[in-house]
Amino acid sequence: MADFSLLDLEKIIGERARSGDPDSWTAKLFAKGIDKATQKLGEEAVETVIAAVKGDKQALVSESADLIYHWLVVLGIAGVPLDDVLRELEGRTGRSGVAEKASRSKG
Ligand SMILES: N=c1c2ncn([C@@H]3O[C@H](COP(=O)(O)OP(=O)(O)OP(=O)(O)O)[C@@H](O)[C@H]3O)c2ncn1[C@@H]1O[C@H](COP(=O)(O)O)[C@@H](O)[C@H]1O
Repeated sequence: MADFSLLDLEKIIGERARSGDPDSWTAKLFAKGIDKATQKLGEEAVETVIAAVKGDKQALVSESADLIYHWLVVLGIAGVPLDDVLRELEGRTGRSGVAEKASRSKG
C-alpha cells in the first residue's frame, strides 16, 4: 500500500500554487486559470481512456496519475476542497448506483 494520499497531493498542489515558482507546473497552471487547467484535465482523461482501451496497464497507471493530479489542480483553482468530494463519496456508500439512478429518473 502506498504511503501517500490524495490529501497529501492536494496539500503539495496548494503550496506549489502559492509559491509562484517559475519552474512549477502547478504554479503555471494556476496562473493560466481554469480554462487551461480544464483543457489539460480533458486531455489526460482522453489519454487515460486510450490506455485502458489498449489494455496498457503501465500507461493506465501513469495516465491515471496525470489525470488525478490535473483534477486536483482544477478543484484547487475552483476553490473546492478535496474533502467536499470525499464527503460526497462517503454519503453515497451503501447505496447502489443502479438504485440511485432509478430514483433520479422517477423524480
Ligand atoms: N503529480 C504531478 C504531475 N503529474 C503530471 N505533471 C505534469 O503535468 C505536465 C503534463 O504536461 P504534458 O501535457 O506535456 O504531458 P503529457 O500529457 O505526458 O505529454 P504528451 O503525452 O501530450 O506529450 C507535465 O509537465 C508533468 O510533469 C505533474 N506535475 C506535478 N505533480 C505533482 O506536483 C508536485 C509539484 O510540482 P511542480 O508544481 O511542478 O513543482 C510534484 O512534486 C508532484 O507531486
